[in-house]
Amino acid sequence: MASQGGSIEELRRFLEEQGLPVEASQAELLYRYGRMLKEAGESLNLSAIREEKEIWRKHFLDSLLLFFALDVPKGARVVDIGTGAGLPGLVVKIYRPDLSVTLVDSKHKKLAFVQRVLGELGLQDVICKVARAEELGQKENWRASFDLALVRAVAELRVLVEYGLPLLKLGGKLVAYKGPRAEEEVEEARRALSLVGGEVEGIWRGRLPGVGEERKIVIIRKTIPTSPAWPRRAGIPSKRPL
Ligand SMILES: C[S@@+](CC[C@H](N)C(=O)[O-])C[C@H]1O[C@@H](n2cnc3c(N)ncnc32)[C@H](O)[C@@H]1O
Repeated sequence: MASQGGSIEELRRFLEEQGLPVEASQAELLYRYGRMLKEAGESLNLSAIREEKEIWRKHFLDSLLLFFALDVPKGARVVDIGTGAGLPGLVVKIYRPDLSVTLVDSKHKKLAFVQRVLGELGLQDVICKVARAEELGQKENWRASFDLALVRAVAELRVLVEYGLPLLKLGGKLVAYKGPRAEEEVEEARRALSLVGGEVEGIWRGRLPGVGEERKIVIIRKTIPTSPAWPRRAGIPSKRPL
């Protein structure tokens, strides 16, 4: 299945060179997902990155930086908040099929695309939920039910603390994909962390090969059970950050 943009084998080699070896079947799933992202990007404006190899580097590799930043336990329950077109959660699921992955986004259109990808790739055990993180965070059956909450390009860290920590089990981790301002965002999030109940466990730093762009991943551990006060009503956390 060669194309102008590359081949499955090339994608597999690319990931292997970055220290992320995958089976041929996983490379094929990622390859097909990349093609769908490229096609949908053109018609649905899902992402500004339109070249296939750019998608591999800036979306797939970027999503998989998680595995350099953290040891993810087998079978962990993972929620991707504001997944958009499935990033990083769907890439993470293809790379680590043992994980139980839930993709959340407030926009129906985005998750309709993700559902179509799941159908075409035959991935049946991924849960998609159209909702705002704030609504789910107040629901009994969603609160305190995940080991990891992933967030990429959704909001500033102090807002993400209020979105993510309520959904985590005690000891669970919020993993925020960030850029150069990560340290400042951590400082700005101090109040939110003390109110909602989390501690910064570390900041992983690296660069995307080829493009050299700096990437940082902030890892926050939930340290106390979340008070019923959090999260506040939908829209409030971003309008009036803690
Ligand atoms: C810029 S996109 C990023 C999508 C994806 N995470 C990525 O890295 O490409 C932000 C997404 O977050 C979603 N979003 C923003 N706030 C949200 C909230 N409070 N609850 C659920 N989804 C939210 C938006 O609908 C949008 O699809």
